[in-house]
Amino acid sequence: MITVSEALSALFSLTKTLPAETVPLRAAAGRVLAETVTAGRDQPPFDGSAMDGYAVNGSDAQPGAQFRVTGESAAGHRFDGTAGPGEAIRIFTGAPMPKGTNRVVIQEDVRRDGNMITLGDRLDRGDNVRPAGADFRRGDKMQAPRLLSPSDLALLASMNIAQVRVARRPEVALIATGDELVLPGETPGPDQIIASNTFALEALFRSLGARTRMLPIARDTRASLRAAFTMAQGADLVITIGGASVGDHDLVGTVAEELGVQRSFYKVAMRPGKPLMAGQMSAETGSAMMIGLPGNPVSAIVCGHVFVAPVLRAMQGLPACAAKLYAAALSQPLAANGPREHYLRGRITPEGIFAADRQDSSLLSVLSDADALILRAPNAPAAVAGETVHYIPI
Ligand SMILES: Nc1nc2c(c(=O)[nH]1)N[C@H]1C(S)=C(S)[C@@H](COP(=O)(O)OP(=O)(O)OC[C@H]3O[C@@H](n4cnc5c(N)ncnc54)[C@H](O)[C@@H]3O)O[C@H]1N2
Ligand code: MOO
Repeated sequence: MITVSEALSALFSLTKTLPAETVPLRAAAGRVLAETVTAGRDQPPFDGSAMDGYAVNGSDAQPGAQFRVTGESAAGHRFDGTAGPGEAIRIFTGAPMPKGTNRVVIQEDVRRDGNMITLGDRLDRGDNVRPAGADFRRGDKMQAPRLLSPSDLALLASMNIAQVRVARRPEVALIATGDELVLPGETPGPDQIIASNTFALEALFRSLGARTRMLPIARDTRASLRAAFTMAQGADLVITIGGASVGDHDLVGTVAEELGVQRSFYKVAMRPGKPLMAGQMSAETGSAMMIGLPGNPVSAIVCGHVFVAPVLRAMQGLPACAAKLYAAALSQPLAANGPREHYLRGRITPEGIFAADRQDSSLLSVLSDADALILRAPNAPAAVAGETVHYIPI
């Protein structure tokens, strides 16, 4: 069995970066910027007021000083003249600073009487001016690759970028396998259960920028699995779920090989997720990358986070690296770990992080309650409360 990090390296060496496409800015959230963007303007483009008040020459702004108001500068409508000595310009937030002024006295600090203003006794010290280019300057860059956040979209909009080059969305085909499975809404037979983990995986992959195709459930026969692989053609990544272990009806590996899949690895020293497999489909069946996830619902979903998510990021041009780890102190002790790297379902609280009591890989109720996968290295000794552990948020 290989380690989790060996499995990830093997997956990354099967991963092909997808080409770029142009999308309107509004469609770019959650996509990966493929080409560096350069600002064509300064923001703000002028020295502007940060407050509503009166623009004056700062050296004249003494407590009790008086000014005559000779004009107005509003956002979108600058005052074209110049403020002379003893003159103030009424100004509003976002408006360009008039010539002859470099400070805004907020209106709360001013008494106005007709066209005259008198400054109060205690003036706030700031100049309340946002200098031109304070946010960014013409020529500043947003570097690719970068996963575009909602805030990034606002920054790009402010740079006057209407469309961006992003990596094409990975196309992922999902194949659930097993005679025991029916879809939610159907009536299961006495020996049947409802296919569940594909719904989590599909949602996870979509949140990572993928397009998904949920194929009909493949039955535990060679013919049905072959038909499913055929339907997956055109996808960049084919994900099978179940049928990965050593039972007589676990046919995924066999059929994949019959179809010419070049196996990269099978079995990883982790819990849950041991019977993970991966390979490369043949040119005749579409050349997609294939990842075979274990069927146990929690195993499949944990492998989605630990392996498929980093692959989808790398396909879109982000650095090929494992899921980001965070650190937290344990609020409850942990038992010693066995020989496989363990991804314990846990919860983060203000008092620290703790692992759920029940860790069987069939328990979706426990996974649904969890917001973290706590990592335990192979053979890690028991850990006491207060010790720091690493986790992947889920
Ligand atoms: N003798 C051994 N038996 C098993 C081993 C082993 O090493 N030796 N490994 C165990 C581990 S670990 C896992 S994980 C499972 C994985 O087995 P498969 O990938 O072959 O999965 P299945 O047998 O098809 O299903 C396992 C379990 O999960 C349910 N399942 C499957 N697909 C779905 C789905 N889409 N939605 C909901 N539930 C699903 C299925 O009904 C089974 O209960 O093997 C162990 N056995
Ligand atoms: O690896 Mo299995 O995924 O332990 O349940």
